Amino acid sequence: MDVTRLLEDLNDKQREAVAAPAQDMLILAGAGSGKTRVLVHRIAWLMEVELVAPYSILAVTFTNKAAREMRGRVERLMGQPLNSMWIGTFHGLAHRLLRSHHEEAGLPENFQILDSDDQFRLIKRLLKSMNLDEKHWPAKQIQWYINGNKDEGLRSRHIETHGDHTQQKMKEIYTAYEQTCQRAGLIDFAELLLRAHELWANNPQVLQHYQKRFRAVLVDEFQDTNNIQYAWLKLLSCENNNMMIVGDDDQSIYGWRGANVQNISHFLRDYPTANTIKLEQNYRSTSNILDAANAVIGHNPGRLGKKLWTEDSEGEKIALYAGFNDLDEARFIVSQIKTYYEQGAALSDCAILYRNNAQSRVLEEALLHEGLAYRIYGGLRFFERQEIKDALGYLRLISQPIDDAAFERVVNTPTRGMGDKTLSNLRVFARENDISMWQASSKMLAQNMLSGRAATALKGFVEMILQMTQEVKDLPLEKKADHVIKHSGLYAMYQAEKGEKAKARVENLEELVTACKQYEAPEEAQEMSPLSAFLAHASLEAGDAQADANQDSVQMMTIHSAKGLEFSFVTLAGVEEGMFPSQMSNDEPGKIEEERRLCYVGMTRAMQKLLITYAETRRLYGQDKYHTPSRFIREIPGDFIEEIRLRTQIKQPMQNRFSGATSHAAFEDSGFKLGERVEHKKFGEGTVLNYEGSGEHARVHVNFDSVGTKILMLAYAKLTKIG
Ligand SMILES: Nc1ncnc2c1ncn2[C@@H]1O[C@H](COP(=O)(O)OP(=O)(O)OP(=O)(O)O)[C@@H](O)[C@H]1O
Ligand SMILES: [Mg+2]
Repeated sequence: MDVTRLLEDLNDKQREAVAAPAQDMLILAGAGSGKTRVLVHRIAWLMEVELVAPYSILAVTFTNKAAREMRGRVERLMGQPLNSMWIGTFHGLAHRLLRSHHEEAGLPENFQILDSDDQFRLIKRLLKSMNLDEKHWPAKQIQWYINGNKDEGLRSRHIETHGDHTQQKMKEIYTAYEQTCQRAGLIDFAELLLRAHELWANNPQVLQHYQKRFRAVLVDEFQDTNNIQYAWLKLLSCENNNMMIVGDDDQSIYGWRGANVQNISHFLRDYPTANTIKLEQNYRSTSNILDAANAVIGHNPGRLGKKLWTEDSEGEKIALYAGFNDLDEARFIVSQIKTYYEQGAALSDCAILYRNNAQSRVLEEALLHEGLAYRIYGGLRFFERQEIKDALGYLRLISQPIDDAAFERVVNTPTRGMGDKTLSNLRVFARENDISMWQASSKMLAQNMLSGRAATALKGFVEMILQMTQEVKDLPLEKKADHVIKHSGLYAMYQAEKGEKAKARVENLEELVTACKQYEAPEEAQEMSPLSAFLAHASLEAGDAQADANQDSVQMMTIHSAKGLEFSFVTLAGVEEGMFPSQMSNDEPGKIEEERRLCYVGMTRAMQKLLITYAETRRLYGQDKYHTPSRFIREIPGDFIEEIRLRTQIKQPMQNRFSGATSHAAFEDSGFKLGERVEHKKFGEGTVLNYEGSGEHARVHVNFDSVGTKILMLAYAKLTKIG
């Protein structure tokens, strides 16, 4: 047996972890020390040396992207596909479990997942039906309250209100929410985890099956698990299996979503014989970058404490740039990326990281101006678009008529003359009788409880759904989608609408049919009907699918989503007080520390070059804001930093937004102004951002609502003004 390849390119400590005998282990180590690499090699080692079947391995990580990468790396090491190995996110794995054991979990077979937006809408409607004023009971806050409790494993019945009126009311809303979801066969993201925990906690025979099955349980990014996730893992462990927990307390950045870094200490308490292995050599960054990041994180109190060193050279100093404003900042960042690119780097070696998604727009414009391709992770996603959600709503209703969220979404889309009053009557009736809106419709119709017009409209809808259900029963998935889109009136509705946006919507609906056609259910979804599998896929993996994933492009994302990744050249943009650390972090204890860890995560993504920028003024949400440089910049010792000051040279043309500070004659001849709304035959409506060239070579940059920014030849683009 040749296992050397599994131990190659590992240092002594890493090898110790990879080749350890069966035992519980904690790998606690700083950024870039090879934790994820160790985890991947350990999986391969277990299969090859300990002869653990792929079927008996469970590996958990934080994002779908990371899970896919991990599977790919293990499969490459082993030289074969390993379908029966369970690798996924907590949510993905919980979903898989609940599908297999829906009965024990108290769920209907075709239960559907509510994404955060669906959840928010459902709460809003619920508040309305309970006659609660949103001014006093904001839906966002209720959503946080419900999810926060679920993350702690608390159902409404567990909550003590101690006679407090507000608490009592919140609890009531939570109870009503639970009932609504249960009635409609819906589960939100937090519920996935809670249910999966309850499934095991309340069904010993199911738990035992998985305890026996999984001999090895491995968890990456453990510092960001929340209490319910840890409790779930703990249920699984027994004499038959071992845990390998991998994490870095300094990279815990999801406290705001209930993650509990204390879980690392809890693990040591709960597994007293666990072997702790610390990795101290960083293989990712130059020593300037690493030392600077260490200096920043050194300002946090109460750390578990880790050393981190590198053999790498000092490298370049960290570049610091003070932008005159956000436009200047963006232009500087892009000029640096361009230079790096011209020196031979790939665009995908460059990442721009920011604290808020809202920062991306100005950066995008600057990239477009230079004609550099980019890709944003976590932008508006295909499955989250209005028309797609409409179509999915019909499919969900066919799959499971009691799905109230789907019912509400489509009952009056396209309009069928159903008034608010009728809907609100339906809601109340459903709630009072503890039935779904679908069932309420039949009952109210049967008992003639609705007035003439409303009754006709509702009857038409119910009959249509019943008929569609019959008609698509034996059709393949893509035909089902096509049928539903056409027969529901959605297609006709968007076709009849004027404007490019509507056209893009029609195209998206067609794209949905294509997506159904191309969809291959993963191995774990084989037991489900293709329709259920597809609907779950649309809710769980909405974020990751993007068409041009392979094009070389600058990588843009929030620092949160950069977790675990690395790039040669990283820019941290908008490093100002009030932005990063964020304004809100001043109010709550422990928040500044979490922001500092986020800064550490951001800095340690960089391998070769790190650029930190801030803007003296920034326009956000339509207002100019003045900011001072972030405290995190001051926490980097001066030796590691080189300040760049050349903004006087570029200040001038940047002064006016969309102003046309230089001569725009050729452009204005064309009749368009910067910032103007236009329409394009294929791409729909958008805003003119920039232009270049003149005469027949003139090109225009338009940010389209549906497809994002495109550069078009003005002569061929056939743009029309709107508005
Ligand atoms: N022994 C080694 N020799 C050479 N390169 C290594 C070694 N160990 C890890 N690396 C490389 O160092 C980089 C960082 O490794 P990895 O991503 O596994 O670190 P990590 O500890 O998981 O980081 P993070 O905390 O950011 O998730 C990767 O490019 C990896 O391939
Ligand atoms: Mg990692």
